Amino acid sequence: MAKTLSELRVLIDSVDQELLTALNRRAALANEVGELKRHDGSPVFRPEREAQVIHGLQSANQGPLKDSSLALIWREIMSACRALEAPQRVAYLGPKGTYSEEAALRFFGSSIQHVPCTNFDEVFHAATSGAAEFGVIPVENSTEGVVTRSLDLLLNSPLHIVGEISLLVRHHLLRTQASLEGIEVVLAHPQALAQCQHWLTTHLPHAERRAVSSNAEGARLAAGNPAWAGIASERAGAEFGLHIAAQAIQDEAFNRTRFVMVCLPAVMPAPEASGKDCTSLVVSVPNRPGAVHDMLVPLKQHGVSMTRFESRPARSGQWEYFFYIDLQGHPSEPHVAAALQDLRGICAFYKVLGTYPLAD
Ligand SMILES: C=C(O[C@@H]1C=C(C(=O)O)C=C[C@H]1O)C(=O)O
Repeated sequence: MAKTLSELRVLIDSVDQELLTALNRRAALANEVGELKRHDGSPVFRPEREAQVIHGLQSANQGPLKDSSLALIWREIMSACRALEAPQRVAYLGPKGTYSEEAALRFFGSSIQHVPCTNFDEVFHAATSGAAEFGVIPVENSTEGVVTRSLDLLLNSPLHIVGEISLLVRHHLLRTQASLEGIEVVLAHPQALAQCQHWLTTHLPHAERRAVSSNAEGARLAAGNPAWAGIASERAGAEFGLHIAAQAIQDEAFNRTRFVMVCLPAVMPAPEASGKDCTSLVVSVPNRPGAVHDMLVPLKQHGVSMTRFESRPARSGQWEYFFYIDLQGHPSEPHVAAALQDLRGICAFYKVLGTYPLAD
């Protein structure tokens, strides 16, 4: 005979007690790991180990919980366990409610110390000076392409990339009332204005588009003026008590932004191989015919696949470029190491930006 609601709730309560005991056993073990790490000075955060934990559970998962739910649940469990060792201080483009903050929470879990910054330069500065241990910066968007300032900052920074995450970015038009009437100014980060330009031209052709330091900052300002609207996330709207005047106004439905996590190598060395890794480099070659082709030959020869290739002006005035390359694999794999060695030999400039587990 089927169980009654109260019988089912009694069973759920007893499973929760088992979970509580198991979670606290796990937390106590993580605490012991923390003791060991403090002793030998090794880093608290090991993203490759966390990736392995999640992949291991997903391959053992028989349902009904979805693999994506497991990843979210264990991200939080590991974040809370890590916070017992030492909570990570994470810098990102603030204020509260930005997509950068969401990327930080998705990557590190919510047991972190927030270090909100006013621009990307400040994020780099915070992570370099020690005000934060990690920085989170957007590097590319599926509608607008590269975030140029982030790439330029990575070039000369002592920080290296230790992780990545990709977020589905849905922009909403937020204001003090739920209608489009009487909007004179739309405030947002230039990237968001660009990602919504078709919608803005169609629906608010006469509104001024005003660039501000972040989308959440635009939402904050819109809360103080009924003729202003911001373009930001639902979370930013909730943060500043705004209504959604128009939902999902980004021109591409599947608008995604990829964020990377950066830190000083002294805070955390390059993650070890997780089995699904990415290595990011920036290189330049002499400005002569065939140079770019030659640069790609070692990758082909050693069977390394390239997942990203971007160029940025070298600012020499000579039409020279830096190339930002993402490769699949980890330098501890012999074919990747061989390709990198050959590549290094033919490049005028060569810098590994980081090697890290691929986002799911
Ligand atoms: C417990 C550890 O430290 C951190 C927490 C982890 C966890 O809770 O599973 C995993 C890796 C580290 O980021 C560890 O290194 O094993």
